[in-house]
Amino acid sequence: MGTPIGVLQTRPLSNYLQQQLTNRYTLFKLWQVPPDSRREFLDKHSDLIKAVVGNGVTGADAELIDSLPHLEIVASHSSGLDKIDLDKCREKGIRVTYTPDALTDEVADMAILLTLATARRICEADRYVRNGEWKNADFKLTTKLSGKSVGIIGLGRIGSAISKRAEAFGCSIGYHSRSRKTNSRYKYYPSMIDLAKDSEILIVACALTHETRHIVNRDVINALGSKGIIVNIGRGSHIDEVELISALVEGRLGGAGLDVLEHEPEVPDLLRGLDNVVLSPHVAASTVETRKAMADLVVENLEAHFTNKPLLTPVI
Ligand SMILES: O=CC(=O)O
Repeated sequence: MGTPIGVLQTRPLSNYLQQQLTNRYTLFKLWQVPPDSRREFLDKHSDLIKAVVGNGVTGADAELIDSLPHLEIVASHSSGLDKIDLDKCREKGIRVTYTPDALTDEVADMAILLTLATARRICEADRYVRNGEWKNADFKLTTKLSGKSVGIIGLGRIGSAISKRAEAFGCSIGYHSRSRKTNSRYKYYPSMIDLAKDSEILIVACALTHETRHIVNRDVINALGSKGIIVNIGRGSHIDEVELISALVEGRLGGAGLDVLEHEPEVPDLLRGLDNVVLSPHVAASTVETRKAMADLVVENLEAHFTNKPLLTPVI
């Protein structure tokens, strides 16, 4: 038997994935190591560790990559790659894989769910019933999704899946992305402000990069207007959260449905207190079915790499 292959998992993911990795490799669980002992731990095991498995919250930064001289592959349990230092991986010839298609449907479903929940104030309505307020008065009127104009930021896999669902609600679709999609019949907006002006609902579905950080800023929020709704199933840093909260508090924005926050899991107190906001804890892809499919893809990519076969979903 050759030298065992060490896989470093950076955070808890599904039990299923952990089991699959344990069955095949020597698994090191970084999250179980206290932060002040990590350097020592990595030094001790770095000869074995050839792979890192993380996700969209804890990936592989330059420091981690540099501390693993035998690292060959980062197999991310995520579609977002913003927590992996891709330049560093390129520079060092480290392969990178991700799990794009496995979660597209769930995340698109969640975008629609948050849009409906925010428009129809369903969480507030639920609290209203539970608090016994129904007996005193009817719940206030809300606003419909059907037929509204939806602006999608990023028309990749997830953005396109959202657009199909929104079309089924009779919505008109516009989008903003780095460039026009030649195969799309939706209206392309090179300017975010113009997209926001023409939309009643704005959904963030692009990757987080230097260019897309705070792509939803004060001007965009103001262009969307006081009846507008913003939904974010991307990354918290796509939106300038301070500006978002002040717009919600001041009534310059109608509502927000947020699966991700800029400093998650920190939740600003002001946001917590707003009824026109629906919050979920970064769970757009968190279903049993999708997590299994994502885990399988992570394992298949590792297996392919360590048996010299083509990677299934390579980034690098
Ligand atoms: O946030 C989730 C992902 O990037 O897959």
